[in-house]
Amino acid sequence: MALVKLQTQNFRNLSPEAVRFSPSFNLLFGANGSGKTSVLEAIGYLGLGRSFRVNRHQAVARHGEQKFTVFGGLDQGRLNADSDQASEELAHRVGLSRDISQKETALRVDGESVRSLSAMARHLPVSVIDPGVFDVVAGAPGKRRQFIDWAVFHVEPSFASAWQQCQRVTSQRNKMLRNGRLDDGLLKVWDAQYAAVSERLTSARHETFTQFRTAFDHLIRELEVSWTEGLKVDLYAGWDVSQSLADVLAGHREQELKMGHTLYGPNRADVRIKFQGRPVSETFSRGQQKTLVILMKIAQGMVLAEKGKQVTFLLDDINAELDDEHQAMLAQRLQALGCQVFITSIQRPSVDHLWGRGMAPEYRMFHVEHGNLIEE
Ligand SMILES: Nc1ncnc2c1ncn2[C@@H]1O[C@H](COP(=O)(O)OP(=O)(O)OP(=O)(O)O)[C@@H](O)[C@H]1O
Repeated sequence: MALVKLQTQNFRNLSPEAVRFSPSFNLLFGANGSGKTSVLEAIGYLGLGRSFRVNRHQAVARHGEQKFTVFGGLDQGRLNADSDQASEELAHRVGLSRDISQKETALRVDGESVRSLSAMARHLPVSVIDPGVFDVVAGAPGKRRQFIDWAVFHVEPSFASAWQQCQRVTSQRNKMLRNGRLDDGLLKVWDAQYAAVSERLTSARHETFTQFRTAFDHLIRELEVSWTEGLKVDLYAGWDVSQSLADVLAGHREQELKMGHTLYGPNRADVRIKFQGRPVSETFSRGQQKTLVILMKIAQGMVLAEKGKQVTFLLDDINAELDDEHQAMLAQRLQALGCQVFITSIQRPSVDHLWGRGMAPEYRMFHVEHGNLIEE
């Protein structure tokens, strides 16, 4: 799917006018504070159900307003369409609105209310590349779990419910461990449930991760980026998988009771990214770290593409940290992937410079001014 139409109401400084986008590349440029990131943020809402830059919904509602709305029109996208041109016919309509005084976000797909975010989010896999990407290499393990789980969610339909079940069982188990005095029989019952759902979740993660790593290795071999030689990316399941999780839990009962929470399992998983045995955050430059994460995200895009799913990349401020050569390399890889891409920059970007003279893919260019998108 590709997002070919966007309309917002009371979303930051954005104008309520509907905008048509290309299912291929969309280049947005404009001065600081013009609203470029807000456009990406609104699109991100449709794929993630939240802002990728702030934790509170209040921040995005226009100052003085109680409620904001984001509406998106999706078409089949480039992977499944014969033509690059957006047709007037939309394949799906997705919408989200939030009254900031309420706890619930209202979600709609094709005119019907839906309760679960995954029912909406699975239509639009969005991958954000903004200053937060450094978290994937330098942040806490949770950031890397989010990274891999995003792909698993889009590849394996049963993952979302297994993940939710695992969170519920873990929290029950943590309550019991915190309690100290416990009924050993009852803990064994919870452990059996926890081990079963954890193994299920971990095997889905492992399967997607294996596909991801194959795509990633292929990508870096093809690009011949010298500084990636010696790079190793591995998935740590959250326990030593040479043993079953049930055995690991039984063997560490005392330790878990002492700590008062679960120490082994999928909530401890991590994607370990090492360069010659050391964390890349200690070795790679900022530009190399950012390029690395973008390549990892492109590799995820390749995995989804194999399942017939097209990713919408939101690349905020392409100039930050990336030199001309890396910008061009990434723009060309994104083109080869056949995905939809939104790129923002302060200056009007040069398409010749990104793709080479006469080599630019189909694109639309917008000048963003005071929350309005003016197509050039
Ligand atoms: N809740 C809000 N209501 C109204 N306006 C807002 C709200 N939140 C932010 N703004 C304003 O909306 C504008 C949008 O900012 P945005 O971050 O999208 O700009 P940008 O074009 O990405 O800028 P930069 O190049 O500096 O990153 C800013 O001028 C900001 O002050």
